[in-house]
Amino acid sequence: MHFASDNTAGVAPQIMAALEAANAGNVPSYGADALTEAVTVRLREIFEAPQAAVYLVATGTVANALSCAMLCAPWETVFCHRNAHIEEDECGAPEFFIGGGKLTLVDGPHAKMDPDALRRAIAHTGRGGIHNLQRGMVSITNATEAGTVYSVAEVTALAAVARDFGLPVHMDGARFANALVATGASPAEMTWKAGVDVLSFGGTKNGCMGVEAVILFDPTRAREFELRRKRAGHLFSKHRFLAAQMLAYLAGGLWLDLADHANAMAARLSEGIAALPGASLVHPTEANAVFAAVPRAAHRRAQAAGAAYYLWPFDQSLDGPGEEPLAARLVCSWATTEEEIDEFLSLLR
Ligand SMILES: Cc1ncc(COP(=O)(O)O)c(C=O)c1O
Ligand SMILES: C[C@@H](O)[C@H](N)C(=O)O
Repeated sequence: MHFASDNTAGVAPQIMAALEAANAGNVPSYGADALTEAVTVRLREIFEAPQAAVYLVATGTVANALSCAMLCAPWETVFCHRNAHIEEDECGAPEFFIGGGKLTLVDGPHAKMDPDALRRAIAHTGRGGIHNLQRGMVSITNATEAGTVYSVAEVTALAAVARDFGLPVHMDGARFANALVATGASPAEMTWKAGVDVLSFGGTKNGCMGVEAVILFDPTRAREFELRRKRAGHLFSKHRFLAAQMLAYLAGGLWLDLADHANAMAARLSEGIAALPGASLVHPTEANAVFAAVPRAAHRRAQAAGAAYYLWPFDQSLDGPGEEPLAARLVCSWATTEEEIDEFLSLLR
């Protein structure tokens, strides 16, 4: 029973097979290979964005950090939710790659920015002229760090606020596929048609070994991104192995099928937990993660049986005083099975 993170899941067999198939002979390095070109063609088709520039990197953090570095000057700030991954879990990488920029935290329920709160935060920034940090960009996570999902209308509303101030919009889409299948939107509707300028398109959490695509819907600054990626040490020499993963991931809608399965497992788990006496959902389950408060005795049974997951926030402990229910984050992946879910639920009951 593995619910600690979708990062703990293995590689989907189709992706592993693609890596093996790509491991033949010598091919041009550093992205000059045919597979890499094919990825760009395929992502342009999927996103209905024939001019988009596409760059592969190996981690979601660097996809986010380089995107922020390109859209935000060192004297500017990134507006994001206070629980955004770029704020809480990237060790200052965005600020580092920006060259000293800051993040301005915006509130909203269930890790989703509230448009009015965003507007207030942007309006408040930079009023003191030369003495103040300047307005830089907006970053939205979809699916969010709370397992919730922004609808197309919600993304559009946030992007409209950004546009009112002339700010570009980035989407942390480490779990973009999960958000897409949850909403039924098209890739284009969820991104550039809603006002998103740059997308970190995730593959790693959803079955790939390690690949993310940064998609610049306006290719004007593509060369700058190429230089930033190289200078950050993230231009893979054997780039074909990033491309092979991404191409297999996109083939025949595999990316959507893997996300749909993970979301379905989370829905099964969430419904089971919500029916437990003394248990309750902390956030709505809209993608592949369940955030729920569970009685401590149930946690003890599950953990004694070897279930792997984190209490949430991470720094809680079952050893502390009191007997009130404790919250946990339970993440499902492409590899989660119904049997795993049902075994876990039987332990909680
Ligand atoms: C929402 C979100 N964005 C970005 C990342 C960063 O990805 P990585 O751990 O590959 O750097 C993660 C990690 O799981 C994440 O949950
Ligand atoms: C760091 C941790 O949050 C990781 N990004 C995960 O979702 O598991």
